[in-house]
Amino acid sequence: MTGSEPPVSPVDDGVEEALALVSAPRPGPGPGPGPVPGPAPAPEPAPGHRPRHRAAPWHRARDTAVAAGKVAPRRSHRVPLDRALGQTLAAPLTALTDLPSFDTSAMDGWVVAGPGPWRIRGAADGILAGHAAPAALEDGEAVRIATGARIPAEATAVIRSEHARTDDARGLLHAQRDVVTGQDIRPRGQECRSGDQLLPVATLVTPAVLGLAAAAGYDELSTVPRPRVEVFVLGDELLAQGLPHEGLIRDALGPMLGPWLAMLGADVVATRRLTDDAEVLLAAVRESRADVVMTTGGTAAGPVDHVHPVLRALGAELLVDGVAVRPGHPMLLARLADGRHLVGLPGNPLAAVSALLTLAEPLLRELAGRVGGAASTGPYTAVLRDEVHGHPYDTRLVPVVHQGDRIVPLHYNGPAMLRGIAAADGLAVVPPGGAKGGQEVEVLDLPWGQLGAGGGCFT
Ligand SMILES: Nc1nc2c(c(=O)[nH]1)N[C@H]1C(S)=C(S)[C@@H](COP(=O)(O)OP(=O)(O)OC[C@H]3O[C@@H](n4cnc5c(N)ncnc54)[C@H](O)[C@@H]3O)O[C@H]1N2
Ligand code: MOO
Repeated sequence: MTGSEPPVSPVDDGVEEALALVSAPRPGPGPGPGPVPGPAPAPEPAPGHRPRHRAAPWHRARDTAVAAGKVAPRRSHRVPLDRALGQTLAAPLTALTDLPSFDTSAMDGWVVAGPGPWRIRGAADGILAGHAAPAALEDGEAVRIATGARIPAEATAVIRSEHARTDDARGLLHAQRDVVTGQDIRPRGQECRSGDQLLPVATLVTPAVLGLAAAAGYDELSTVPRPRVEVFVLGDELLAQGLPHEGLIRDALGPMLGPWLAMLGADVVATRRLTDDAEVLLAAVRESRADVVMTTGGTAAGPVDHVHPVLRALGAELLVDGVAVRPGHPMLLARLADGRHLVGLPGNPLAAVSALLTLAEPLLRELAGRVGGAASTGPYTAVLRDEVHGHPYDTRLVPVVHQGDRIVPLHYNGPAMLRGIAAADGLAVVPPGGAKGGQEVEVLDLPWGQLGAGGGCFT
């Protein structure tokens, strides 16, 4: 974006602004963005180009990625609570204690035994939280008590300070409301008994889970670590900084993929730009210690598209070799001989996003063990505000923004464009043949819903 362009934001009224900004096709040479519904024309196979007979339907490709993650060896480790955030539970969280672990006062006030009025016993502070068991009460006695303090034996109720009156001359306590047996006493085990299952395996460790684990007696958790991903950005035409010049363009994927992968639950060990050289790529993949190697570019059939030859040289098994989806159809997923995985993203930036969400997201979710837990979310359906034309045979993934109870398809959704997705909060899954306005379609959420609120990413 140049300094003269206003930012495109989907928040508040920014949706309309975003749509207005992107609705007018820009005149000029080359394939303009066109109106949103424009179906991507099926690319003409170049002479000598290997036809992608094996292109998998989009849903099947995702299922294959899930299956690949399921059969991969599952790692687990024990980590202190302060290192467990964003990982998933490798075992159910079982209470190590009763909660509360003793009968507790729920209020500041007086603990009493039997019917009132009561004789006031003890010091002015009474029973405080964090102290050993207090002496038992006798029938007709009252003692001052703090919230969280232990209830003495034989007590029958707690009276809040604001509901009690003291007669200091006689040393008596009077209740100003009816007193019900057991009131404002949290009995031991009210929340759970030792041994109760608090959370199932595969639950995402959130800040709330850390709090619960601590309350239930844990110092460490048994978790599935975040899968390690190493990204290799291929392309001699890529610049790391400055303005495009002399046929060189900025690398849009390097800066994008690391943070996006982190939001998908990965531990990104490195993002490295590699020259377009098969030997360099071969060595880099071989030497990587990551669970998932991700490449960008080089998936098609050009003279420097080295991903397929390198996979062959490594004896890798191609699990997905092309997907019937636009953009992104040359995406691939391979299992390396040692069981690690490689996800090949096409170089066109929106095609890379399509592959990230089609293949990498389900694979990483499985590798992270985040399956079946409460926080596991998949695609859901939403109603399109406008018609989106479809590809005749392939699924389309189209950037959308939620507006009320509708999703609005955004323009600038061509394979080489990031302008639509940067203003989006989801990707609509448009079936072959397209979808009409008012039609329900699947939606893949983009993981930055919470970013503006300062959260969202467990790194
Ligand atoms: N003969 C054929 N050619 C192409 C086909 C095809 O089926 N037959 N498919 C086209 C489609 S669709 C896509 S998508 C691309 C995929 O190409 P590659 O994965 O081999 O990627 P590259 O050729 O390296 O790059 C494509 C395009 O993207 C730009 N690029 C690459 N990396 C980046 C980056 N990090 N940041 C920004 N832009 C990047 C690159 O300069 C090219 O313009 O293949 C089509 N060709
Ligand atoms: O249609 Mo490609 O897959 O440009 O993205």
